[in-house]
Amino acid sequence: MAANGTSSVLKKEIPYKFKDPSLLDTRAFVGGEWINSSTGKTFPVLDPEDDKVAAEVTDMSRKDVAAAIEAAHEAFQSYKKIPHRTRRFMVRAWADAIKANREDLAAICTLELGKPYSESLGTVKYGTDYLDWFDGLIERLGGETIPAAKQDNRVITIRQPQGVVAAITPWNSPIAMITRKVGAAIAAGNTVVCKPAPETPLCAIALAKLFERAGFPKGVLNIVPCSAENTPECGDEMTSSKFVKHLSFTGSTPVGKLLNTECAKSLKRTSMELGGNAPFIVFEDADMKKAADGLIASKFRSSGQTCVCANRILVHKDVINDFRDMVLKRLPEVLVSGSVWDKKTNFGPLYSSKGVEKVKRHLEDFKSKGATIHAGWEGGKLDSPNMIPPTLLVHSPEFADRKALQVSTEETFGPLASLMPFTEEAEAIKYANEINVGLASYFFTKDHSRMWRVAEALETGMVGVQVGLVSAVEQPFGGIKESGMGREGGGNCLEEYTEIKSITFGL
Ligand SMILES: NC(=O)c1ccc[n+]([C@@H]2O[C@H](COP(=O)([O-])OP(=O)(O)OC[C@H]3O[C@@H](n4cnc5c(N)ncnc54)[C@H](O)[C@@H]3O)[C@@H](O)[C@H]2O)c1
Ligand SMILES: O=C[C@H](O)CS(=O)(=O)O
Repeated sequence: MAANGTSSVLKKEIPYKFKDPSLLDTRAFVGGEWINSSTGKTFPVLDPEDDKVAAEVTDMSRKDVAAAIEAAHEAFQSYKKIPHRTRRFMVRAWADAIKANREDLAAICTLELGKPYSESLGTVKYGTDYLDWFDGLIERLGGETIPAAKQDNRVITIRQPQGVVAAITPWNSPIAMITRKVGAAIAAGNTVVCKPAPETPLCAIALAKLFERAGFPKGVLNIVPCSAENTPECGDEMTSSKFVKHLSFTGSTPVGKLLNTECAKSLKRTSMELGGNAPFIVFEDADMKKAADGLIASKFRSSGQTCVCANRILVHKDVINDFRDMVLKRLPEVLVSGSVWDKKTNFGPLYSSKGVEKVKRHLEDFKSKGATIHAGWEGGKLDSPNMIPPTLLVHSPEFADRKALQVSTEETFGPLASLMPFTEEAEAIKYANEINVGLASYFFTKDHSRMWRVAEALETGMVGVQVGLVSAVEQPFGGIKESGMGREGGGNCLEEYTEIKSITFGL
């Protein structure tokens, strides 16, 4: 490691000086040891700002993943016996270590995800909020006493950890998605093997470095980065291993379905946080500024790359032009583009050219069906590889063929908002619900009866009424329909990673 705040791991210059360059590592963490893949292979991690190679990370094979699962299984035998309070102090120590290194972690997130540095600091905070939340829950993870029907029986329940949890995480939130699921599983007394997304393994590795300093026994957390090519094999090892008792996955619906099917063969528990396609409805009585700010927060956060981003945007036809004008006014007031390392920047590039291709396809689809561009990208050459500006399109107040649009069945996952008109409340709800996914939804109205009516009618796991952000550690996060099963965060989130055991005493 160089002493000047740079790291020998980095393959390119970045305008950030690490306080602790050892957090940037490219090795796997297995059984408490830092190791390279048994094949010696590596895979590149790109900087989305210029598509240059930022680091070469060890590419774990199926055999390596099997060894990590065994290490986690062995560690579980003693970790499960550690008292709740001791576990709690270790989770606390991990959270404190992350907080103490928040700037370096944010820099790693910016490097591999292209998220502006100021936003990455926010994501580190959001990630540690989960650990703070679990810290408060661990010691309450008890059972109950149950009045028995038989006079001489007494019945209680206890909650026990499940064993090895396999965690598979996506690129779009490389810190919080790890603390949210790995943190919950470990807080509940399980051991974990985590496979981060190939695009963003460096955050996971840095989190493991800090985990190591928190005093957990060896093997409680294992990180197995692997390339996209190796991913199906490594995933198969996780779903077929007899030691893995629970697979916790965040990612796309097709991959979630595949993993769930494989887990069903040995009846493993699964937690599935999958894709969404959030409806965002602006009623005719809405406060235009509040609704415009809600849209900008929901649609353009992380450059449109979150599973809860607004995607199908419906605006009452009588106010569609007013709403468009308010969004056009607020966009430059709220979003600042520029170098992702500039502290003023809060809007950055997409994670890769794959994301750009999808946004372009949706843009062309909107245009071909009559939408007009009012701000942003027209589909031509971009100034830098993955930097699509915030883009706003509007359909005419007469537009009626919503179902033909690609956005009606597929997440855009990028900074592209197209406003579609509607006339009746029932029509908006019908369109919002006629889809196979149901993660988040949003609407804006000042009418209190409508707030209850529409919130109850929308078929999603989370609803934002007069707000564009619904993610917070204290509330259950998750979807219905093909957006998944299970909830992360909220008051009962640790229970997902435990088994209930009933114990009957005869007197
Ligand atoms: N509901 C949520 O909480 C949530 C959060 C973030 C992202 N997402 C969804 O994730 C998607 C974006 O992420 P993505 O494109 O990386 O999704 P993805 O499903 O392709 O990848 C997610 C993870 O699964 C791994 N993976 C892919 N194929 C696999 C296989 N055959 N076996 C095992 N692992 C496999 C990837 O390497 C990655 O680690 C979006 O659809 C988004 O909505 C959902
Ligand atoms: O992409 C999905 C993330 O879970 C969204 S959030 O950052 O938790 O809101």
